[in-house]
Amino acid sequence: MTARVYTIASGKGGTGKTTATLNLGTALAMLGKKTMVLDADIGMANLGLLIGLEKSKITLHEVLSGSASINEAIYEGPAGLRVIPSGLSLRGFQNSDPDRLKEVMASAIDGIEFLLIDAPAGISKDGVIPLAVADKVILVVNPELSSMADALKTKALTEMLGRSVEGIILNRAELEKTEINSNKVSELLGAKLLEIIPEDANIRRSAAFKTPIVIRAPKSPAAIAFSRLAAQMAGTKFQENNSKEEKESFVDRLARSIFGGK
Ligand SMILES: Nc1ncnc2c1ncn2[C@@H]1O[C@H](COP(=O)(O)OP(=O)(O)OP(=O)(O)O)[C@@H](O)[C@H]1O
Repeated sequence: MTARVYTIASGKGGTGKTTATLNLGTALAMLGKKTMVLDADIGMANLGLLIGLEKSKITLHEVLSGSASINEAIYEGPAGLRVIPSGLSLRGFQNSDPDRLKEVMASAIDGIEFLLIDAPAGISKDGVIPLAVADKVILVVNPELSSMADALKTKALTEMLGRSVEGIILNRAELEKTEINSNKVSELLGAKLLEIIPEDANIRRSAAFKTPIVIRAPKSPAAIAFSRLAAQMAGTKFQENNSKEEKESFVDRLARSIFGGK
């Protein structure tokens, strides 16, 4: 079985790459897919923190610098998701080349169906490696001109590396100062709009509780959007009707408790 490798990139920082990587990874794991997430966001190391791995001593850094084996850097995350956290200083990664990361990945992904890589922001040598090892790149953008412009650069770099962009996740679609209409995103970036994730306070709350939103608030709009995209990636049918039915029956129950009757 060969893993499908998706690199989650952006261009501009803070667009929601880590949030998307963790939630898509968790949602795929919840669908029964053997999934691993790898944090290649050098220096930030946020992915591990989002699931409470702050004390993890062995990270991708130690693996790439040769002081630990890959198996020592794999941690169990939510829903059986496998997580390789990044270190705070990844000199080993910066001195590495795509083939070295590929080698490390190859030994880690035996039996894995999906590998999602959280890429660093910006166009730098650190950012090139995660793009170069991907089968497909997913761009996470916000509805702002600066985010679109930086994503365009990342898309160009991806294509220069001979890789291709699978599509776009438009995150925080209702930011107050929305500069870009969501209908325009696909046209502007020349790639398919995969999913629109709304601004959702549950995302920050989930981060505080160190539990991905797809587990902590599965019926929230952002969690539904992540789960729908994961189902699409996994080639399974998204059970949207179920969540609607549950929502409706809750409303019915509430109405009954207030007004009585049926
Ligand atoms: N849809 C959303 N609604 C509300 N808050 C969000 C949403 N998406 C992300 N956030 C918040 O925005 C912040 C940045 O998100 P995240 O860390 O996922 O971005 P990033 O692209 O990985 O950042 P960096 O470039 O620093 O690695 C976090 O505090 C996160 O909780």
